[in-house]
Amino acid sequence: MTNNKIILKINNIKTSFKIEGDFYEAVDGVSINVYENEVLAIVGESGCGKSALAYSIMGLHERSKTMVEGDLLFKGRNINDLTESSLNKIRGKEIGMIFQDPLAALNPLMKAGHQIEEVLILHTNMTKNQRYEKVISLLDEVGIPSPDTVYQQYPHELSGGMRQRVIIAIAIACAPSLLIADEPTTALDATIQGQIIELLENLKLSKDAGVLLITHDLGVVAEIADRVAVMYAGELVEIADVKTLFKTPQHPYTRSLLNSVPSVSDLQSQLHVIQGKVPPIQHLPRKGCRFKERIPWIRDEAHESHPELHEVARNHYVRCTCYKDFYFQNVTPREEKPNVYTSST
Ligand SMILES: Nc1ncnc2c1ncn2[C@@H]1O[C@H](COP(=O)(O)OP(=O)(O)OP(=O)(O)O)[C@@H](O)[C@H]1O
Repeated sequence: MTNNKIILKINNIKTSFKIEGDFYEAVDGVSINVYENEVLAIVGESGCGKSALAYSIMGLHERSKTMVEGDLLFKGRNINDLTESSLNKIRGKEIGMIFQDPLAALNPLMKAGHQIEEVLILHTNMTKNQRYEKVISLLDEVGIPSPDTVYQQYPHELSGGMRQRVIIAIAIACAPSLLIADEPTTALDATIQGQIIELLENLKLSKDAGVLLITHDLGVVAEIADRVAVMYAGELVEIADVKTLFKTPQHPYTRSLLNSVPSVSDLQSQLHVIQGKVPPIQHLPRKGCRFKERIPWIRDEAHESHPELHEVARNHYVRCTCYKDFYFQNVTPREEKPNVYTSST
């Protein structure tokens, strides 16, 4: 992946929300690249900062109550210091967005076809006829069986899956280089989820775009992600390619997440539950390991020093000082000096 072109370089992003007069970081120094032709998944429990990060990239936080520090280098240009109007020229054109709730993301008073056409009006010089043809071909591309009919329908006349396809058509209308999908299947029922995942997978292959997929669904990750970044309490705690992460997770949090996924072959055994929950941002431990409260066996030093992300195997980064002590007794620990993670990775 590192030979591919970087589409988005997320560099030390800190997103803080104002609560009762003070700012608290929900995203705390996240650095990672999204490459072209890859799906990078960001996973983690509810409240760990995934959406706060996605919204920071898209510039969608309410500016008066949110501070986003750090660089967001989109094709080399920092989009974190752009004005709203400059961002509007990029959003929808070069960066496509897919949200969790397609009904909330669509205008209830506008026909589906017109909502897709709006993006073309905003970002292209197409004629009316060209736009119509393009909308029909987009509806076709996202697997809508009768595009002419759906063009004329309002969101409430469409099923959840159809609405999400319309959202995807809007997101890909201008062939963006970056697609950000924030929980794109969460609001859909299981069969439709599968179809939407398949659609996202095929889009990636045909467009050479980088995809940033925010999800807590590890099944979706296993299916379509190339790399996975695990987030906990505002920080990235593990990054690896998808096979490595599922086969040899190192951070205790990643292991817990993976253990809490039900397996069909193991229906009799009790599901693993991660004890406790992600603390609210006002109460996040800012000293030592942030996961320490939720693991009984942690070393004393983890309470003091803040663990850095370091490379435990090629392109596999972990933010933990004591991951070697537990679980994987049969894995040979690496004794080389660890490489500290930088966003150029
Ligand atoms: N606008 C806001 N004002 C104050 N706190 C916020 C705001 N948005 C999010 N937070 C807090 O920031 C933290 C991270 O929230 P975020 O929505 O990014 O989590 P998430 O990982 O995306 O969770 P989920 O999967 O439930 O969407 C949470 O503690 C949340 O309560």
